[in-house]
This record gives sequence, structure tokens and C-alpha cells, in this order.
Amino acid sequence: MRLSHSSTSSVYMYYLDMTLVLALGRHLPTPSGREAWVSEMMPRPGHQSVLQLLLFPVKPLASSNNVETSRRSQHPRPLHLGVDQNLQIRWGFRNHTDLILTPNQLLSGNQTSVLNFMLFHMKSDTPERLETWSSQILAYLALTLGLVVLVKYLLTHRVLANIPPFPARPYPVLGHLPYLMHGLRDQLNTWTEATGELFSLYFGSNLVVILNSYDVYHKAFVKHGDTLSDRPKSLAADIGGGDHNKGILHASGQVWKEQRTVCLHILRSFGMGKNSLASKVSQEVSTYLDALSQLSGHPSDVRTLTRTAIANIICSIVVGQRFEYDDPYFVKFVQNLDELFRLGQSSSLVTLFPWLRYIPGDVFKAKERTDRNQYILNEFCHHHIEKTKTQGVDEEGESFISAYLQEKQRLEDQGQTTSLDEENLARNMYGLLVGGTETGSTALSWFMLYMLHFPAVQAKIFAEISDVIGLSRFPDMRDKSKMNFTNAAILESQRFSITPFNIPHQCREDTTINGYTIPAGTTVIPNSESIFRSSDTWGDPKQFRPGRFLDAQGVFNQSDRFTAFGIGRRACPGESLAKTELFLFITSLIQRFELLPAAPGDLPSLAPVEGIVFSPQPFQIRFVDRRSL
Ligand code: HEM
Repeated sequence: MRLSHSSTSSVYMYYLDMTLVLALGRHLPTPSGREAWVSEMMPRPGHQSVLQLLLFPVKPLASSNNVETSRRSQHPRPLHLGVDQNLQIRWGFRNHTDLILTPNQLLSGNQTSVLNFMLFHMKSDTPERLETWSSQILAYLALTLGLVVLVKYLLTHRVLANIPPFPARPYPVLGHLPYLMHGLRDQLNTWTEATGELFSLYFGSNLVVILNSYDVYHKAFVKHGDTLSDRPKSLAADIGGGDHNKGILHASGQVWKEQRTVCLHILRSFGMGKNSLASKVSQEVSTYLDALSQLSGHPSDVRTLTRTAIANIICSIVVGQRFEYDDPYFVKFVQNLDELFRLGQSSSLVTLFPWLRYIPGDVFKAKERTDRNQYILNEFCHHHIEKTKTQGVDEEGESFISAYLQEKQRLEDQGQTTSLDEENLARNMYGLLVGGTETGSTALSWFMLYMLHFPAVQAKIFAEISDVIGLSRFPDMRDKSKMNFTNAAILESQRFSITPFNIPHQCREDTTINGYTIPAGTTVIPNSESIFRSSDTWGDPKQFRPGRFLDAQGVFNQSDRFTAFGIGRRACPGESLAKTELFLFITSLIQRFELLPAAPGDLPSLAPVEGIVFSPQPFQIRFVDRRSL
């Protein structure tokens, strides 16, 4: 529904009038009554305004030349606000006066000036009296916000017909978020059972469609991959301003296609999924095992060490070098990656409600997240691009950076128009580092935790390692095809520890799935939990049972429905590297150590820390060298 200009203006006047009635118990002035109205409402010297009281730590205005006072101050206030000798109202931030409003402007009845006047000066009074009005003021602000959202909605949204059903009535302004704040998993499961494989939610005012079964997931991302492979704009993509449409992880359309193609080409040329890349992984595994053996079987939390090892593998591919685990530059880089994921949940609220970022104090951690992103992008990615350029691009194309810069040069030499540039290169590096570190290290941490809870599975993996590889040489990728039970246990561990929400996509054009319309611009998110915990597909999904991935003869059988790496055009480009890492880390680990709880029977919790990726809570584990047993 669209409103005509005249109805827009009457909605606006109605809104203004209603705001005034709520705030001050008065209607907008009539043309003849304006003068009396303004003089009555004018702030008096020594009075304070509501906005000052609520948001800004400023002292009450003391005198009529208050603006000058604040300007001369050695510590300028964040906001100054005052009435000068000519009865002009002035306000601004820091040393600037951004707006001057004369009584005449107010009298002229210009709508903006009336609104500004109301916002900054309504209920001007002594600070003591203002404080007693706080609940009324908060109610007023909440209502105003609701009205602004409603008017914005009426002005900009069309009526959405035939969208997938809502599982519950959305709250004003917040949509379905309040339902999800406590226990995302349980709420989604309840809704899936009640509403079915496809439903709609409002995250704030954004329409989001959730895909709850393998069938709709496949229809959406494979059958309709042409319209459902964009990414929505998000805070995560706001890596320090600039163009959001850059880099494999966050870009959409033609830029994304070209960047993804070049990334995949380079990764394949490095032997992604072949032994040359596996040898890089093996080198890192060997250093990691040495670090574990130095723990001498004492209970330890090894999540950071594991993350460091996995990050090092991606670094060796992206920048062509690995780092020592105690190198301060690398330690800081890994800390930033870690924090980025930790901040994921609180800061993702800012993606839904962008105005939250302006609340003083960085309550929703949006600024901190942007700072961490910028650190990774500037101090790591751009820093290494510059270093590579200064040292000269390596002709062998040994690092992702060198290979990308050579490809860019080749296309430019041929006079081709290309999106290959340094910003895309930096953001591709960012995508590989961010996409490849937390996912891989969390998968390993979950696996270790399950080995404590299911010692019989650990014993069976060790028996298979002893049979197929023996204990005198390191595992390598040629062993993989012979290790049915180990492969099945790795998949079962991934299935069991899945994070409910997968990375969101955005719908480019209206798309019909199961008879429902998904409107252009809608965010579409697969709910991996309901896909991986479906009784129809898995029979006994709540059991940890590697045997589900083995056929009657005990041969490993990866189901099509195992979609931990995504499906369709945006499926994980690091899948074969991740599988290589998981296989080599896990087999080497269990070949050398028995994984035991800190004390017999002291089993760590299986409840996850909910974030972008659901990770295990801090836990202690002992790595007891089998040679010492
Ligand atoms: C256990 C490890 C991993 C898991 C479970 C995993 C899972 C996923 C999933 C589910 C997606 C989203 C697919 C979609 O949007 O529909 C994805 C995307 C992505 N992954 Fe992975 N991943 C893993 C490891 C890696 C590694 C090692 C790398 C880097 C080499 C990587 C790089 C990426 C990138 C760049 C994307 C975005 C692709 C795009 O938007 O086109 N991932 N991954």
C-alpha cells in the first residue's frame, strides 16, 4: 500500500499532534494561537530539556548566554543547548552550533522546526521536576519510536501477500526477536513442529524466511539458486565502511561471481583436496601435537591452541607463511578473530536495528566489532598485500596474494574489465580467514568433547587407526578411504554439533517455493538444526551414533542430506580443506593420545555457547600420551 502525498502529510501532522499530546498534554497550536503557545513553551534559563536529561551527561543550563559558556569551556560538552539573549535557541555537538532556531521560525509553523522544538525543549523545567517525569518520558519515547516505524512501514512497504506463515504474532517494532532472545534452539524447534518446513519471521522490520527441511533448503538454494544466492547487507559486511559489495563472503551479483571463481581457481591450483595441501596441514598437525605433549597429560583448555593451529593453516595459504604460536603479532591477530565471533550475537542486533549503533557507550558492541574487523582487514590483509608488492610478487604464485595479483595483472594486460582489485583481494583474504578458522577449530573442539562423552567411539577409532595406519607413521590422506568408522564418526560429530542458523542469503526477485511467495529483498536462512535433527531423515537424531553413516557392510556412506558445508552456488569453497584438516588432526590426535576428562567421570557440559557458530563452553581435557600408558 502506498500513501498519496496529501495523506502522507496528514499522517505526519496527526503524528506531530499526537506526539505533542502525549508529551505535553497539548495539541499543535492553531495559526492564531501560535504566539502565546511558543512563549508559554519556551525554555527558561536554568531549566533543562528532556533529551539532555535522558541521553547526554550535561549540566543544567545556567544562564541565557549558555552557548558561549559551553564554547569557551576547556572540556566542551558533547551537546550544548541554550537560549541566547535574542531568544534564539541554539544546539549543536562539541564546538559547533548546528542549528539556530528563532522564535519567528517557530511562529511560522514550519513542521520541522516545531518537531525540533518539541524534541529538544519539550517539558523544559527544573532538573528536579524533570526527574519525576522519567517514566512518562520513556513511555513517550517508546511510543514515538513505534509511530515512526509504523509510518515508515506504511510509506515504504507494499502489502505482502502469500508469504510463508508466521508461527506467532510479531511484536510491534521488534517483530519476533523477543521470542528468540531466550533459547533460540527450543523456540525454533517448537515453531518448526507447529508450523512446518517453511515459515516467516520479522527481525525488527526485516522479513526473514526460515527453511526447516532438506527439501525446501534444496529447492531454495539449488533449484532457485539464481534468485537466492545474494547476501543481505549486514554489520559483518561493514568492515570499516567503503563498498559493502566486495569479497567472496559478503558480495552479491557479478562481483561475487568473479571473486568466487578466482578464489576457487587459486585454491584448486594450490591442491585443495590434494596431497600438496595436505602436507601443509600435516606440518601444522605435527607442531600442534608437540604443543599438546608439553601439557604432560595435565587438564587444560586447548581451544585457543586449536584455533591458533587452524588459523595458521589458512595463513600459510593466504600469505604464504606460518607463524610461531607465541609470535605477538600472530597472537593478536588470532585474538581479534576470536573476539569477532564472540561479539557476533550482541552486535548482530545492530544489523537488524541500525539506529542502535548511535546509543552512547557501544552497548551492542557494534563499534568494537568494526574495530576488530578493521584490525584484521588493515593490519593483516592490507599489510601483507603491501609486503608482497614491496618484495615483488612471487612468480610461482606461492601465496593466495601472489596468485591473485598475477591474475589481476593478466586480465589488465588483456584489456579486460574486471572487479579484481586490492580491496576485493583483502576482503577475499578476510573471508577465507574468518570463514575457515572458527568453523574448523570449533568442529575439532566439539569432536574432543564427544570423545570424552563417548569413550567407546574413541576406542573404535583408535582400533581402526591401529589396523589401517599402525602406530609408527603419521596418517596421510591416502588412508582416508580405508577408514570407514573414523569418517563416519567425524560426520556424526559435525551433525551433532550443528549451529541452528546458517549464513543468511537474500532473495533478488520474488520467488515461489511450495506455493508461497518469497518477496525480493527477503532474508532467507536455513535452520540447520531442524535439517540435521529431523526424525524423518535421521531416525534417532538425538543419539550420537556414527553407524548412521555406514551401510550394512560397514562401508562409509555420506548421505546427500549431510549439508554441513552448505549447498548450491554459495556452498563452502573450503570444504575439501576443512575435511583434510578434520581427518588429519583427528587421526593424528587419537593415534598419539588418549583423550580423557580432567578427572574420572568429570564430564564437561554439552550445552553450547550460542554465537555465530555454536561452540563448546570452556572445558578441561587431558591428552595422555599412549606411549606412556
Ligand atoms: C568445518 C569447517 C567448515 C564448515 C562447517 C563450513 C561451513 C560453511 C557454510 C555452511 C557456508 C555457507 C554456505 C551458504 O552461504 O549457503 C560456508 C561458506 C564459506 N566458507 Fe566455509 N566452512 C568450513 C571451513 C571453511 C574453510 C577451511 C574455509 C577457507 C578456506 C572456508 C571459507 C568459506 C567462505 C569464504 C565461505 C563463503 C562462500 C560464499 O559466500 O560464496 N570455510 N562455509
